[in-house]
Amino acid sequence: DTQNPAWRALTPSQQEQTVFEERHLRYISLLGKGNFGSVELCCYDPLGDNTGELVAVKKLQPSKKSSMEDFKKEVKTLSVLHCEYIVKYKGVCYSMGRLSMGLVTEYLPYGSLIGYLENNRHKVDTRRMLLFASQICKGMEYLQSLRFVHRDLAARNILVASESLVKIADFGLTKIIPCNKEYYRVTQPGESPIFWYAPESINESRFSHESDVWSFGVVLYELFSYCDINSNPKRLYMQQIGHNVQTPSISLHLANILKSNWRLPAPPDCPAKVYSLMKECWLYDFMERPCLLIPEETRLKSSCRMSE
Ligand SMILES: N#CCCn1cc(-c2nc(Nc3ccc(C4CCNCC4)cc3)nc3c2CCN3)cn1
Repeated sequence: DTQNPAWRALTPSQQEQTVFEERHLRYISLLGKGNFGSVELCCYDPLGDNTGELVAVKKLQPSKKSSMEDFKKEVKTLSVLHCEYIVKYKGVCYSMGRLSMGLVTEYLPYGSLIGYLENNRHKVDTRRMLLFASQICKGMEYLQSLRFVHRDLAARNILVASESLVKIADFGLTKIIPCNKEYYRVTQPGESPIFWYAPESINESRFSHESDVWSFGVVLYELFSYCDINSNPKRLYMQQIGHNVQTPSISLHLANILKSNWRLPAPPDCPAKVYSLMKECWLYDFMERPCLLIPEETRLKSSCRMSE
């Protein structure tokens, strides 16, 4: 796979997928549904004696235009990531012959950050939010060291493993930055989460570590607003743009208000230092935004040199 140096770094045996037999995967409940397909809670019980393990199985919606190719890239991406702040890959499962494929990962019992913050506001103080924010940063730092751009960093894609651990999930839009460039240009924007996008991503479909930093700023905002529906980024941007604006020109209006330096407001009771960090992440010029890694630290720099 020329695109993915991290994948090429694996030996052939490491590149093999762990296959979960469909017949031993017992459906328990639906965990989430999105434009990608669905995520189910299953028990993988090959011995048939209920000693199996709980797993999350993400299934592509067969009808969905997001092709099997994209799904296979997502599986490959997740299978080379080993970080405690990124949801753990377990393997794949096939059904309908080999027609449809599922991505098997660890099950995180507390669900997405959105639901968790809504239902546990009393348990999450500033200190806990900063712990979660630092864990997301460490996950993003690891991703960046492998030259990955997540492109869909948002509270809905952060999962809660325990009351003191969150993990980055959903690598459906993740791309690897080519060795000789510092950004990824997307051709087919598809259904884009534009309210989490940096201006250069909206205007030029340019995605980079700096545009992930912008999205991290929006995640900080969601965290410190307890993912409250009244502070939802899409809702506040649409209030500013005007609710009557129709789809094709929303991104144009959004780009304009960002150009005129309008930004999401400080969440209620948000510490001043945290809001100023959000504003730094939302600097219009991507070169001025805070960075997670200094370029030398990218682990794959050397492998890039090798392949040039
Ligand atoms: N990311 C992303 C978007 C797609 N998505 C991913 C998951 C997912 N959920 C869980 N766990 C999970 C989910 C919900 C609950 C409850 C919450 C209260 N209400 C009832 C349900 C509990 C635990 N574990 C996972 C995953 C993927 C890997 N492991 C769900 N949606």
